[in-house]
Amino acid sequence: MSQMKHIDNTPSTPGKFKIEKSPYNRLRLQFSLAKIIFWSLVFVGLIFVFLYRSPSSSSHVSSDLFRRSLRTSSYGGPAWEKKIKASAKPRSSNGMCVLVTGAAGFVGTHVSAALKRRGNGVLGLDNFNDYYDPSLKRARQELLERSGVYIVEADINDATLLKKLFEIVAFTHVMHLAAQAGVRYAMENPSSYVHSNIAGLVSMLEVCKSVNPQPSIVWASSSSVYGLNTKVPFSERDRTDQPASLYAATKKAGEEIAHTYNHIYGLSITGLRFFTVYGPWGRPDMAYFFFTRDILKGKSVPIFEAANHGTVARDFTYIDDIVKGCLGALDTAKKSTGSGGKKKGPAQLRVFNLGNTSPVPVSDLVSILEKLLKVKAKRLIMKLPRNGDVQFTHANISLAQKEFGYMPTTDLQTGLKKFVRWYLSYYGNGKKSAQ
Ligand SMILES: O=C(O)[C@H]1O[C@H](OP(=O)(O)OP(=O)(O)OC[C@H]2O[C@@H](n3ccc(=O)[nH]c3=O)[C@H](O)[C@@H]2O)[C@H](O)[C@@H](O)[C@H]1O
Repeated sequence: MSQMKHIDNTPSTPGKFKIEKSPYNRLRLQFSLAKIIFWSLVFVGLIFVFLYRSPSSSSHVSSDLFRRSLRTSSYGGPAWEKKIKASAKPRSSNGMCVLVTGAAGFVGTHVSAALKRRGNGVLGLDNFNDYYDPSLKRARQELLERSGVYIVEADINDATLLKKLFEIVAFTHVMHLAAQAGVRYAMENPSSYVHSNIAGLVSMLEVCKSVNPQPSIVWASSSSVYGLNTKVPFSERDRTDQPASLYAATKKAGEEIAHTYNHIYGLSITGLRFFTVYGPWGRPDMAYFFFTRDILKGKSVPIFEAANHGTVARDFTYIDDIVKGCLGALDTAKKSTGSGGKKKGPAQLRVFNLGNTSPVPVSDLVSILEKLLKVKAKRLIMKLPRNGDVQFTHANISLAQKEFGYMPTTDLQTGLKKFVRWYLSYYGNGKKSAQ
């Protein structure tokens, strides 16, 4: 009988209920309705939660990111702000106050230390990525900390954090050195170049254009923008529309982006085309660095050669000369002319080669290292791979010389001697070795 009742209560047509007017059935109907309302509310609630956290709601995302970033142990809070202010305070009241991005990088460390030494306020910014051994970046950070430079650990794409830094300190200058470096790695990880060299640059310029007062910007472009140019020495007026690698293409794009921000917002921007910078505390992904490691380990050293035994050469430039060039560019940078995102008048837009004006074949670089290390290299002559490398670079530096007296003074032999001395003291005589 009860079974029969059950069958009777099921709807004969889907979507239709046989409604009987007993109090028990009314109670059951009310109970079902309450359940439907309850679950509908839960469902709507879940949709709200999802929408609130969805990336399409950008303002929520950025404020959420900011809250999250400030919650990390490395930044946020009054003690953190105090460290920033102390690091960024110039020794004299009219001194420069510089935000150095990529401060734990090779050039960034040297430039930050030099600025601090002469009394400028300096704050570093670095994301400490693992493109190469991050412990070397940490060691550079310790070095800077000892000289009073604090490095905020964050990515240049974190616009909320950048804005916060400008709220805490009115930087007069930005030395923008954070970038994805390396010519050959661009084939392995192309998106990292777009992330740092294009999106990161735009993120930084967006903040710089909207703060008041706007800072003057000096940033690292690259000799690689000359690409397949064959006219030597490379002059700033030469064509730069034939990049040979994605790295070069992103640096060239950076120069065009700089033009746009200068044109629309009145930002004062100076691009520096660095030519194969080397020296103590250098980058382990660069040839002079890993050649040293491999010669010491007895591993073979691949030396690239162009077609028909053509020489591959670089205008290797010592770090101290590059630092002088960076400081010269900062010292001669004029003020930006805009405010609050609006241009008030034309602003300075410059680009300079910072090279050594004396290209050296890669095989000669190996010979110098052999002598300094007192170890014979196992040379492996290889065809220049088609992975972005160009056959030679050679800087014409007359523009930088005229504008701020740039004059490199260190030849490759002298510079490598200093590098090898540092390498051996840092890694020990082959006991600890570079990765
Ligand atoms: O001026 C720049 O704008 C760039 O300089 C640097 O690039 P490059 O000049 O290519 O330096 P680097 O890799 O040290 O190769 C040096 C030489 O060794 C040759 N080379 C290289 C590797 C190898 O296995 N064998 C070899 O012969 C190679 O063919 C080359 O001739 C920076 O890395 C880059 O980030 C950017 O800043």
